[in-house]
Amino acid sequence: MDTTAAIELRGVTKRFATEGPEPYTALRDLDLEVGPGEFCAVVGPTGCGKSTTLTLVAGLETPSEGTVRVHGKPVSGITPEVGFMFQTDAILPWKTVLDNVSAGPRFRGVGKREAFADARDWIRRVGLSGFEDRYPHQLSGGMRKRVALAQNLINEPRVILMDEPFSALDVQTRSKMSTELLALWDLTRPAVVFVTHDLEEAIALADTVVVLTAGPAATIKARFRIDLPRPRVVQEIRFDPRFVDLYQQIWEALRAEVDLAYSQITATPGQEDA
Ligand SMILES: Nc1ncnc2c1ncn2[C@@H]1O[C@H](COP(=O)(O)OP(=O)(O)OP(=O)(O)O)[C@@H](O)[C@H]1O
Repeated sequence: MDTTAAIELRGVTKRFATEGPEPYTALRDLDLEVGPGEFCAVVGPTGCGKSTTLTLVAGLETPSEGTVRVHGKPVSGITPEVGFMFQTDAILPWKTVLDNVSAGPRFRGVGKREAFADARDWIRRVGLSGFEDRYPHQLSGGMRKRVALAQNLINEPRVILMDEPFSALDVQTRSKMSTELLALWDLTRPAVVFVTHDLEEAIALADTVVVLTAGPAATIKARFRIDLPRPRVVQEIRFDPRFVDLYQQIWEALRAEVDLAYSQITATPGQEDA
């Protein structure tokens, strides 16, 4: 059995240049390991470095110190084995659903007929059969998210990075999409890193919830194993007594960081020592 971590960050520090003389240290000495097929949710106060962590795994940024590996290989630039889903849709407005979903295989040189057949399969799996010829502006927000999911999953990535992918959706559509995401994830079981502000969403989806400390120089505060049974229905799992128990434990760890981040944002200059 392959025991290599799907994602591994070791001693990662990320500094950004600023307009002043000192760089800004967003992350410091961060260690994170996500196993093959593991669904890991990352929570933390606003601005702590959740998205930065994803951009390092994606190869969009490089660490200032430390190493980032995907399946044992150091990350250097964007690789096709890593899929992304961010807050804003990455689907192309001038292409139909079928063209959007088949874009990945077409780009990799798969013939049109085969790519379209594969795309139709994924369009069916995400519940959009009959919408193949629609353009993105003719779809609802939830339907566009389904297109984005199919567009990712058709490439069978071994790692998917998600940065609040459903945050623009209304509450009902959001939890419905989350349940659908879990069913789709189960088909190919990629390793997932899912960044969210919403602790309920994190617990409902994940195998592991990682709590980051408040920035600057954020790092991992705690890691929790979510031992809720699968398959899960996101709309209902929050009523499970074990869910409530986990929520209380994790919130305990998160609350101190949220309070700290909030006090930093609201601190009046000059009153720090008062
Ligand atoms: N390219 C950059 N240049 C300079 N500073 C940056 C850059 N990217 C991020 N930062 C800073 O690093 C810190 C972490 O940002 P990041 O977006 O990773 O936080 P986050 O936890 O995802 O935030 P949120 O919860 O608000 O989405 C912030 O203070 C941000 O201003």
